[in-house]
Amino acid sequence: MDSKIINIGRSAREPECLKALIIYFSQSGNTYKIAKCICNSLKNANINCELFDINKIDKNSLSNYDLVGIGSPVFYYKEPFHVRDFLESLPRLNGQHWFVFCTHGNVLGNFFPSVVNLLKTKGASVIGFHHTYADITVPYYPRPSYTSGHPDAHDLEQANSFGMEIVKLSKDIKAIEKMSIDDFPVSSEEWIQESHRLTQNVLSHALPKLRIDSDKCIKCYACEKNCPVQGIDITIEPPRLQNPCIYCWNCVNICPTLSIDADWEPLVRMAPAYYARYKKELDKATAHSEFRWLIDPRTINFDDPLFKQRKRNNKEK
Ligand SMILES: Cc1cc2nc3c(=O)[nH]c(=O)nc-3n(C[C@H](O)[C@H](O)[C@H](O)COP(=O)(O)O)c2cc1C
Repeated sequence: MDSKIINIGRSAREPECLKALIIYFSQSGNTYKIAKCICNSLKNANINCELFDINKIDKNSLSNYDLVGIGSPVFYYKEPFHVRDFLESLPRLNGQHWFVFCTHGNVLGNFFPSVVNLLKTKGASVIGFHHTYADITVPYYPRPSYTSGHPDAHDLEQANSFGMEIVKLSKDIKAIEKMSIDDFPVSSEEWIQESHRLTQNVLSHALPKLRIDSDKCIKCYACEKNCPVQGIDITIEPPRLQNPCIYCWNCVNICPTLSIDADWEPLVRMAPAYYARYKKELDKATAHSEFRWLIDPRTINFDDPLFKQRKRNNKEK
């Protein structure tokens, strides 16, 4: 975990008058936990804070807020593709104060430079950032993963402290015309390169294609309703899948009958090599007191990726 707050001048507006908004994207719930925690610490300081899912926010209402936070998981070493689209589609932000937070597994990558630059391009003043290690739910990776157990009570406490720092700051920010941060944490160059390499187009060719087993599908529409980019339609024949797709695998993870699947084996075989690189990143973060191991990394079982565990659990039901 690491966070940064800009220290600035004098108060021009009392905190009780401030209106704050936190926009989040969260698939497996980690980012939502952190978003709620930050929102609560703002509320505890009498700031009127609202929490909105990124897909439900009316962008035209943004000007009603003094302070806006945006939180997201890290996907493919950067912000998810639809979060980027959202940021690119924002209206001019005219110096509005924003803060940025994320949850992630092993590698933060290019998340902060990318999101902060997008916000700056829109004219926002980015006043703080925060990141939290969190569990990973990817079908072809093992679970427990290296970061299983996070976010724990300590991580939530740190998110709460970040919220309180933002509150302190919000007493002052109205007096400041222009400010911005540029010393957010950045991963080593190899991961920045990887984040640039893994475009939506590259992933569409490199990752396995999803297929749906219509005999197993019970038409609960969970996949459709929870697809962050409305890329699924199972009412038509053949069903529309991955059009568009951000490769988040949410549909695979939430299907109650495991009707959506793919050939994960090539990625399962690559996992140990990737995990060896991830371990180096986590060891570095541990040395800087940014990460705490909650599991013994030697217990990771690459022969038991999440998709196999789900199949087993489903049979046992
Ligand atoms: C498709 C996918 C890609 C991911 N890519 C990364 C990554 O590049 N770096 C990382 O540290 N974690 C990565 N993760 C882990 C997530 O960032 C982490 O689990 C996050 O806490 C999920 O947030 P949520 O529970 O709010 O959805 C990835 C997870 C998924 C599902």
